[in-house]
Amino acid sequence: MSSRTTLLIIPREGHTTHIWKSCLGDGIFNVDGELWRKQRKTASFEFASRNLRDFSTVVFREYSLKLSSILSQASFNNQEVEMQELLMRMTLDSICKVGFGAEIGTLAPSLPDNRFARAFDTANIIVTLRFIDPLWKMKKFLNVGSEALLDKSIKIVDDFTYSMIRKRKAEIEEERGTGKNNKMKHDILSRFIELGENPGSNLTDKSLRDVVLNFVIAGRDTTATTLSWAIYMVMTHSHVAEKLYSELKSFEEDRAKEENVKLVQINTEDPESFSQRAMQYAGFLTYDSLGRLYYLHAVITETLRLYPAVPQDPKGILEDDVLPDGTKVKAGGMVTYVPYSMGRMEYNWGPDAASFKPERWLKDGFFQNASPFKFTAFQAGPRICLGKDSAYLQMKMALALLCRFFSFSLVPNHSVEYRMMTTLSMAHGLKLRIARKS
Ligand code: HEM
Repeated sequence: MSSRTTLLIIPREGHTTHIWKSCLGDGIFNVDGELWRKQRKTASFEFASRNLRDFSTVVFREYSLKLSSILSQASFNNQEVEMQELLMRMTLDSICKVGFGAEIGTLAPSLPDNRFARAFDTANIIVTLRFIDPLWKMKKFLNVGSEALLDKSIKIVDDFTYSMIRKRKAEIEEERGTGKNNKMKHDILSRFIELGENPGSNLTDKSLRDVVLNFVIAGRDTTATTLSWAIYMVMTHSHVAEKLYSELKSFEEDRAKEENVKLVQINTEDPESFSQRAMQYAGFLTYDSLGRLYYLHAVITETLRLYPAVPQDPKGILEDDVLPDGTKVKAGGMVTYVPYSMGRMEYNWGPDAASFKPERWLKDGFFQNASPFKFTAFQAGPRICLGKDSAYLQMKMALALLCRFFSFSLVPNHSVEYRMMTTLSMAHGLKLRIARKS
């Protein structure tokens, strides 16, 4: 699994929909009208469900702990880590678990290669590059070069996805046969398979594939790149790092009191006690308790203001229209809103717009949200991101654990620059040294 340049957002209409079709099929990102409305309705209902939330909380906690143990090992061995790559592995593993119920196991100290993960990355990059490759249609027709590789990669992704669909369907059938229907599975695929059994739902294996892969694509890179930028922002703003650490430490004490447990004695030179304490801390991180970490919430939101994972989001124009400022737009053309610029405009955020200041989101210590039409990292209106709460849940879980137990410094001479593909990743990754905190 090599890259972190991948995708997201689909400018719908005409040739752009066509470009993404190979990857996204008729999934929620790539369709409009009735097809979109139906998927949006079902997916919103699922995302609001307590079952999915509880299942995701367990998954996010488990993978955050895995990452923490890799970092701990690296710090004891004095090894550098490429954090963005580790975060990409963590978010891919977790979204595959939440999406398909599958363990793909890419987040491990040996950085194992995984056929599905590699093919998924390759497909995303090639599809993204179609936007700047005028010859892609010809290559596709002749099945040569990047298009031949794309074909192969999509086949690997599809084989894996269809095998998961068959497996889940067989498991659901078997449980019914044995009358053990109470063991309901909470991954998104299983829920959609069950919904597909309602008369009139018309969910074929192909539509199940599209639904699930769209979620994997939507949630993976966006969350990993935001986490990378957030860690970078925290480590380069010492007052933020201190305030955050202090919030996370007080939280630990409060939670131990609430749970009526003694905190495990920690010795940062002893891997065993360090890991025991991290596990205890992870146990304190629940959906409800994470909701109390306002400063952490502000740190993530401020990161997204300056480094929105989807930096620009183009849209096709259906009909001639006039924008509120009088600009005329023509059917068949494109308009793009640019969260990267909107997040930095003094007009929107005041004279300190360029500064990283989580405090701007707090009032009397509580987090205050801004209108999505001002803070546009998640879009606004009917197509606003469906995974926002889930993304915050995962990001808060991971950052609470990492910023409580570690401090980070940049490997000397490593340069952090953005690469603007469909998502705003770090062009050379994020190479870090890790220190443990007591
Ligand atoms: C920091 C993390 C994330 C950011 C910044 C983000 C941002 C966005 C943006 C800008 C859109 C609008 C795309 C458009 O205009 O078509 C969107 C849509 C969407 N997002 Fe997210 N997203 C994030 C995480 C997630 C996660 C974790 C999931 C699910 C697991 C998710 C699921 C979706 C879905 C399903 C849509 C399509 C909604 C529709 O077209 O009706 N997102 N996201």
